[in-house]
Amino acid sequence: MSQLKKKVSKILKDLNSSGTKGLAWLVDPDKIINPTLFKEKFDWVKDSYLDLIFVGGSTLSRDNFREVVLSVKQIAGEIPVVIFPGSQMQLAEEADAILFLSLISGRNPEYLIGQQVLAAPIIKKMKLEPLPTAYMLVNEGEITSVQYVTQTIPLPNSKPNLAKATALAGHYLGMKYFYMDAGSGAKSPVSPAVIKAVKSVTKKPIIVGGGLDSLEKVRNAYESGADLLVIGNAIEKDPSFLAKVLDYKVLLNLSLNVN
Ligand SMILES: CC(C)=CCC/C(C)=C/CC/C(C)=C/CC/C(C)=C/COP(=O)(O)OP(=O)(O)O
Ligand SMILES: O=P(O)(O)OC[C@@H](O)CO
Ligand SMILES: [Mg+2]
Repeated sequence: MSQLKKKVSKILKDLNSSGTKGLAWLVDPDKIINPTLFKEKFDWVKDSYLDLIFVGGSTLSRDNFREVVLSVKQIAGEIPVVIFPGSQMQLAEEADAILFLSLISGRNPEYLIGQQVLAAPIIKKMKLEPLPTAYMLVNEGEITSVQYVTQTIPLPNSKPNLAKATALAGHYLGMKYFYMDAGSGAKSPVSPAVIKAVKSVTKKPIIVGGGLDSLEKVRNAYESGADLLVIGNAIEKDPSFLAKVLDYKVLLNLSLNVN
């Protein structure tokens, strides 16, 4: 990592303590068919107010993970590149950090601790910054890729108390980041009630993603207490959405008087 680059833990801590709203763009390696075109299209990103770039997916059918991380690094400038792994196969030493996820909304030991044991020694060798993250799927009524791949039942949006108890358990286990995910491409994002319930049990940074495809949904998630939002699918569908959300985030931060 270059000296100019802030550690990702510091970026998340600063967002959380200052009340500044952050944005992460999720790049799905399965969707990068032409890396040259991708780099041309997103060359402007390095000069933007994007906070982080996540790379990962619930499946990896193209064996191009490292190649995509390298392409992303070329457009990232000083923006840190963070692995958002669907499995222990998604590792690359050129990334800056990794969300060290444990899927605490589920009861599948493979995603609670199995993948982590396999990945930990490699992460150490690669000198990636590990970010201990309580990962909670929150959705009802639709089956998303993550839900299917992990064979777990998500927390329901309609029962914030279940999300609250789950997050409290993560908090007592010492997890440092809380990521509520409705699942990629979800029709309904994580509800404000669930975000608020989780926020009531931890002061740690809160990450929210899944189905954020309009500025209204983005605003609701920020207003409910999310520190960092993650957007993937909506940018795949309409690349100009990234610039729109960034403009919105900058204005919001100005109005919150936190920058
Ligand atoms: C710590 C390490 C190495 C692994 C952790 C492994 C765990 C617990 C993973 C959590 C479960 C999981 C499969 C997460 C994947 C998250 C992700 C990047 C989802 C993006 O979803 P897409 O795969 O893009 O969905 P689409 O079908 O919409 O493309
Ligand atoms: O692709 P979208 O729906 O934006 O979701 C992003 C991420 O939170 C999914 O794991
Ligand atoms: Mg995807």
